[in-house]
Amino acid sequence: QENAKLEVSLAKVEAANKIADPLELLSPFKKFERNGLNLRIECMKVANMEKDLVDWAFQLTKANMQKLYEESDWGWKDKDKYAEMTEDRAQYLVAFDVTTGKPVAFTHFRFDMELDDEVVYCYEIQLETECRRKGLGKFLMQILELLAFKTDMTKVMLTTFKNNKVSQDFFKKTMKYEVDEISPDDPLFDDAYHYEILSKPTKKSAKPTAPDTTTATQSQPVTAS
Ligand SMILES: CC(=O)SCCNC(=O)CCNC(=O)[C@H](O)C(C)(C)COP(=O)(O)OP(=O)(O)OC[C@H]1O[C@@H](n2cnc3c(N)ncnc32)[C@H](O)[C@@H]1OP(=O)(O)O
Repeated sequence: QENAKLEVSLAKVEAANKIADPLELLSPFKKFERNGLNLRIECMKVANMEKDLVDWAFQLTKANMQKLYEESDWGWKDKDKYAEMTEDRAQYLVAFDVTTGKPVAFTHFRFDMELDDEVVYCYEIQLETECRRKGLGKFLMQILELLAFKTDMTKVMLTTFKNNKVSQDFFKKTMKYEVDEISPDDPLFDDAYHYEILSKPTKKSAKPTAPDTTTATQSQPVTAS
């Protein structure tokens, strides 16, 4: 029985990875026009990304995250992070400024197995400073949640540092993510682990709000599910 369930889960991940452009499932989410931003959102597998674009994503991640990595026991290594960001299964949602054509934000995600569960794993969400606090991070995470729903994944997962206050507030308070059951924990030492694994289950019972161009472009964030 367990094997049969695993086969089903693996088949779902494989099917999701075969979708050429997952954002085609959510066409109205290809633009973000709010709070002074006029952006086009594209979904790309890393193999189809120009090297300049991958390098931009890496440099933005480095600028935003290196200090936090160095404060943890993971440390920061350019080579390791670049390798992670360019692994075969890596897919990206990238937001481009419509006027300048420049990328301003991205999320690196994958359809993958996490233990026995089929999940959307959000490896990174990174915004240029000038695009923050305008609802864009929330919008990109809502796209991931809708993709998880559309492809029948069980949840969206991510790893974040406990001392990244911005991401703690963003994911836990705003996006309502909770500490996942597989997050490492030591009851004797609060700070034994410098990171935690958060997740949000896909609501199978509730259909996500029908995306339409009106809700996707107004100043109110779109409800994901
Ligand atoms: C899995 C990972 O990638 S973990 C690492 C996450 N990434 C980073 O830390 C990189 C640097 N930070 C960023 O790129 C961005 O700040 C993000 C992705 C964390 C948030 O994206 P934003 O577009 O700025 O968030 P958004 O505008 O959607 O904010 C929604 C709400 O989240 C909360 N929030 C967002 N940023 C902050 C902040 N700096 N401080 C406190 N609360 C915040 C607020 O409640 C906010 O609503 P409000 O602006 O109406 O008060």
